Amino acid sequence: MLRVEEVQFAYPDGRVALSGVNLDVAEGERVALLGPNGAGKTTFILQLNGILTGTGSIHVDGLPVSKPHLAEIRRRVGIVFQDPDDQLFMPTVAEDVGFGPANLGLRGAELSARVDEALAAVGMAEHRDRAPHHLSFGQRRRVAVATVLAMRPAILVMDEPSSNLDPAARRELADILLGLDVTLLMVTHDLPYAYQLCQRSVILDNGRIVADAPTAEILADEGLLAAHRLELPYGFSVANAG
Ligand SMILES: Nc1ncnc2c1ncn2[C@@H]1O[C@H](COP(=O)(O)OP(=O)(O)OP(=O)(O)O)[C@@H](O)[C@H]1O
Repeated sequence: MLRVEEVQFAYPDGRVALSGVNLDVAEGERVALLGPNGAGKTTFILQLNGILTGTGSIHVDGLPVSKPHLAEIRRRVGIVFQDPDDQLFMPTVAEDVGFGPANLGLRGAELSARVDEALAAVGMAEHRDRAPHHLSFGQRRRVAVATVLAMRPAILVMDEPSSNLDPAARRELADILLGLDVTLLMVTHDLPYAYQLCQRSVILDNGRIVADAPTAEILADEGLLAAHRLELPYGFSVANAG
C-alpha cells in the first residue's frame, strides 16, 4: 500500500530532516511511527501526500507521489493533523465532512450518504448540523477523522491522535480506529496507544529509521527505548498491558 524508498529531505536552511528512509506498509497494516521531538516524523508524513517533496521515491498503491498525480494521491493519503482546527473551517460539521467529496464531484444524495457514512464511523452522526467550533476538542478530532474518511483513503495517517484527549475520549478514539478497515500510519509519543493499536512500530531518530519491529518487541527493549528518548508511563509493561 505504501512504499517509501531512500527518501531524503533538507529544509531550505540546510537542516537535513530525513536521510535514507525506507518503509513498506502492507494493506490493512497498522504501524506506529515513534521517535523523540525533532526526529523527522512530521517531515516524513508531509512527504506522503506531497506537501513537502524531497528526493527518493514514494508510491501509494503503486501510484508515485509526484506533481501529475497529486490530486489522486491526496485522496488516497488522508492526513489527520494534530490540531483539528487546521482541518475544520466550514459552518457545520456536515459541510466540513462533505467538503472533500464535493470537490471530487459528489452531489445530492450521494454526497449526503458519504457524509453520513463518515460521521457514523466516528460516532458523530448526531452532531451533523452543529458548528464545529461548538464541539469539544475530542469531538472536533473525531470530525477531523471523518473529513478524511469521507474521501475513502487508501491510507489514514494520524499525527498524535491521542494528544489532548481525556482518558475516556482517548479510549473511545482507539475503539473507533480499531474498528476501521483501513491501513493506518500513526505518529505518537503515547507508547501504550501504539501498543494497543499497532502490531508494528518504527522508530525514527535524527532523520533515520533505527528500528522496525513488532510493537511488543520494541516496547520490551529498555535499551532501545532509552537510546531514542522514548519512555513508557510509570508502571506500564508489555507483560501486564493486557
Ligand atoms: N520549517 C523548517 N525549517 C527548518 N527546519 C525545520 C523546519 N521544520 C522542522 N525542522 C527541523 O527538522 C527536524 C525534524 O522536525 P520534525 O518536525 O519533522 O520532527 P518531529 O519528529 O515531528 O518532532 P515532534 O515530535 O517534536 O513533533 C528538526 O530538527 C526540526 O528542527
